[in-house]
Amino acid sequence: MESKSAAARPAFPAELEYQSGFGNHFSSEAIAGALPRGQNSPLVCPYGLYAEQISGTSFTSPRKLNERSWLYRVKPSVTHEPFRPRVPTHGKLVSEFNESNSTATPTQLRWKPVEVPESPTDFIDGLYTVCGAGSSYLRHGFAIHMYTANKSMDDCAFCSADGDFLIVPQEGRLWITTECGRLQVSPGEIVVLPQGFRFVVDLPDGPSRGYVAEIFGTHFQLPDLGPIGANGLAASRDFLVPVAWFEHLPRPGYTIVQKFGGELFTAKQDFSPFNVVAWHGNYVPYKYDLSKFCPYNTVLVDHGDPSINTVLTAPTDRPGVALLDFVIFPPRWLVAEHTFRPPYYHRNCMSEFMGLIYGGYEAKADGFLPGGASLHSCMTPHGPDTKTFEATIALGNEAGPRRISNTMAFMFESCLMPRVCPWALESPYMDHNYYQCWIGLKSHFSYEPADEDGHDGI
Ligand SMILES: O=C(O)Cc1cc(O)ccc1O
Ligand SMILES: [Fe+2]
Repeated sequence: MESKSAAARPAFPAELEYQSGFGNHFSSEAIAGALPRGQNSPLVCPYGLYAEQISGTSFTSPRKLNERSWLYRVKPSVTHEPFRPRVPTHGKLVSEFNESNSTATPTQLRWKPVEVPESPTDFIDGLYTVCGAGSSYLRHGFAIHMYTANKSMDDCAFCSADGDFLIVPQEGRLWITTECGRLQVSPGEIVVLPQGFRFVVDLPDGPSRGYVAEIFGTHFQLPDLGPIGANGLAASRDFLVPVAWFEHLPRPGYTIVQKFGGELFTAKQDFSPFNVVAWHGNYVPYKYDLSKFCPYNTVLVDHGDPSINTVLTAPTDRPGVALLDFVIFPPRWLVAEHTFRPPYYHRNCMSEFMGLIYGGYEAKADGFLPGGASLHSCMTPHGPDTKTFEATIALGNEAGPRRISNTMAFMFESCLMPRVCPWALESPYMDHNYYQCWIGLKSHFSYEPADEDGHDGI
């Protein structure tokens, strides 16, 4: 809690306190007794606070899917001047993908890491959409954004009315203030900021880069574990949720920047939106440390499908078909016998966007770099590059158990076909020679045909 009249946000402490769990009904109060007992909307709330609900699902969603929280705040979030289109307009955020703003392409795409700009750029200005599908208006779809930034957000808070932000920082820590409290997120961790929550991103390390998956119309869940059993992959208790924290400061000229249908709107208010003294509910921001993931894998032969490494899944109405899966490729042992251990060559009815947080990726000897990205869309063939294939075959059956270390790649995988934004296609960071990484794959076919034309039989 902070009650001095300084205008700047107080620095984060070295270690923040969190609550743990996934999908719990949490509660937290920064002042003892601030949370109303026995009811959500008392006539007069403790300490004269206002009660405000934030609904992440329709009121009538089935109980097991229903997400909402109650916030008890100094002033309600409605206390602001009208929303106006942001000036200057942002221009590089898309939330409805169509012929006018994006391109469909089956080509394998890869981008080199984008450099962090020198000019002052905060998280909002540094955010740009790479690709996506569907529509935030129709509440079905996703957008994949990336960001490069070098300065903390000043006197403004951001919020997306379009969807949940799953942020994957790749370089630079993010200190995030939300209405539920504060989170410190380092590369190697992820954070989810659900639709509608206001937040500020501070950059304690300066230069910062990362990836964002925004999902429209649904929320992330933990995947079912099926025959794996009751434990494994991402454990509920490793998800961390903030504790209530508020500031009660005069903030003349404070701006709320709201992403709404892909466009940015601003509204002025004279107080901090981080004025929630107590809250309870199951609609909350949370973070997760990817090094806590408990990977499962083949222990005898063959290469398991990457779904075995699903951290979070955003479902569609069709069982087993994800609007967006967040899958990781963490350090682990490879032990399969007489098996081609890297990812297999394949074509997928789902579309795969990949990023690399640190180290190398097992399917690509070169060219796929930390902070870079690739997109293999629906039914686009892809797989290990020539160097990886040749090195794997050269190693032969005697490879023995091998630990792949210093690696953290991830995939956003969707059943929808992404369209790619023009600035991503025209980017100087686009790797136009990507296809070359497979061109050298030679035929190793060693069959002796029956006739000279290479035909067998009739
Ligand atoms: O394409 C990729 O590199 C991702 C991926 C990894 C894997 O181990 C199996 C299938 C797959 O799509
Ligand atoms: Fe793949």
